[in-house]
Amino acid sequence: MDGARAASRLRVVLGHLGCPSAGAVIAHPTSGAVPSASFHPQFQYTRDNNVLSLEQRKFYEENGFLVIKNLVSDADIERFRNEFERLCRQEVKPAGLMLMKDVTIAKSKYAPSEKVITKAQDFQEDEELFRYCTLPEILKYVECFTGPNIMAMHTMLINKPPDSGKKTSRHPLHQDLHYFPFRPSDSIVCAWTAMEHIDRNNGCLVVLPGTHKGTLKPHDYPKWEGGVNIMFHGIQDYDENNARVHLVMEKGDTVFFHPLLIHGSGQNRTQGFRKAISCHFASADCHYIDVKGTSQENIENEIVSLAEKLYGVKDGVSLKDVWRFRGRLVKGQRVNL
Ligand SMILES: CCCCCCCCCCCCCCCCC(=O)SCCNC(=O)CCNC(=O)[C@H](O)C(C)(C)COP(=O)(O)OP(=O)(O)OC[C@H]1O[C@@H](n2cnc3c(N)ncnc32)[C@H](O)[C@@H]1OP(=O)(O)O
Ligand SMILES: Nc1ncnc2c1ncn2[C@@H]1O[C@H](COP(=O)(O)OP(=O)(O)OP(=O)(O)O)[C@@H](O)[C@H]1O
Ligand SMILES: O=C(O)CCC(=O)C(=O)O
Ligand SMILES: [Fe+2]
Ligand SMILES: [Mg+2]
Repeated sequence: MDGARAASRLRVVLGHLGCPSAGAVIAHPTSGAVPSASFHPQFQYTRDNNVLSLEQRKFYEENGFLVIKNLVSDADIERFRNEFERLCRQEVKPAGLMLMKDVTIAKSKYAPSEKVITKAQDFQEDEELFRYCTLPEILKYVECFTGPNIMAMHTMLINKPPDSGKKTSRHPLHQDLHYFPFRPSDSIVCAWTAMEHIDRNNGCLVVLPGTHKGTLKPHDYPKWEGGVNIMFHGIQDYDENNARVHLVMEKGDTVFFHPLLIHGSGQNRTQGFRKAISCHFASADCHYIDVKGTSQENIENEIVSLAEKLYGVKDGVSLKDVWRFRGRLVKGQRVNL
């Protein structure tokens, strides 16, 4: 192929990819149309800024997740751990906070403590824990996926308990987007930070690389003999042949992942409570969608009836209202969400 034909061929390919820099190729036909070092095929899942290396960007584009080692300091993690213990002992009761127990002990009457609570959810009104969602080192990376207007939409401190033998400490394989009535999905990212060494023994995250390129799958409760925790929906039919990667992480390591990435976590075979802190961020430019008539309708119904039960909210409340109420701006402008 001569230079002119090669350039024309590349234009066609780039045109198909919707790449705006295709024009640059036309402008420099004599350059032989060889992509320069700074030229990248259009990236879909990451934004142009100088935070991620080209290698890191390519990794996220291909795999749907990216681990940044040693991102959160030991001192901060110590503070999150202390505050979590205070919340479990109910020394403080921030508005909206939900404390979850494992299904195997949900109906028992243990005094709340960090050995009973498996998850503290919605800590947006707890100043000490919410610091996690405002850490500059976290937001610096989040911005690579969401752009500059950033909302913290969902917060959790997960305290995976030693498994009772019923395997209820597992989290079934799922896509977080199932829970979210906002789009586009490419402007949403989860940050998940290990608060200690986490591996297959204490139930690390398991991810199916590349599945962020697929669509949202229907979710429902898995049919597990030993029971399943409330709202732990899973994907019924995923590709059994897809590679599974166990993310072994050290204290402070943080994984950023796409809301369509299929992931879960295994059982905790140790006697310790495995801790991680996480936040789902979204671009404030995202918009809400109506999930009625979609596969997300089942979780909407569950969440809305819980909201009615817990907060006495009535008729006409939708999933969107629940999320609008819980979301917090952490950077830039609150545009839509
Ligand atoms: C405004 C409401 C908003 C709700 C938002 C929930 C949003 C979830 C979005 C998550 C998106 C993030 C990404 C994916 C993450 C996937 C998840 O992890 S979702 C799972 C987490 N879900 C929750 O934490 C749901 C919220 N939890 C709670 O509200 C409470 O933990 C609770 C379930 C209401 C229990 O609160 P408690 O004060 O202990 O209430 P009780 O009166 O003791 O129990 C009420 C009732 O619920 C049963 N139960 C309690 N725990 C469990 C459990 N782990 N599994 C199954 N069932 C449980 C308990 O037995 C009681 O049942 P009864 O029949 O009414 O007696
Ligand atoms: N038979 C299964 N059916 C559906 N999901 C499963 C099954 N086994 C494991 N999973 C899910 O796959 C993910 C990873 O599980 P993984 O196999 O790592 O953990 P595990 O089975 O608890 O322990 P192990 O390390 O011994 O395999 C979890 O989300 C878990 O819930
Ligand atoms: O087990 C964990 O820490 C992660 C669970 C998870 O994926 C979730 O809560 O959405
Ligand atoms: Fe998840
Ligand atoms: Mg297994």
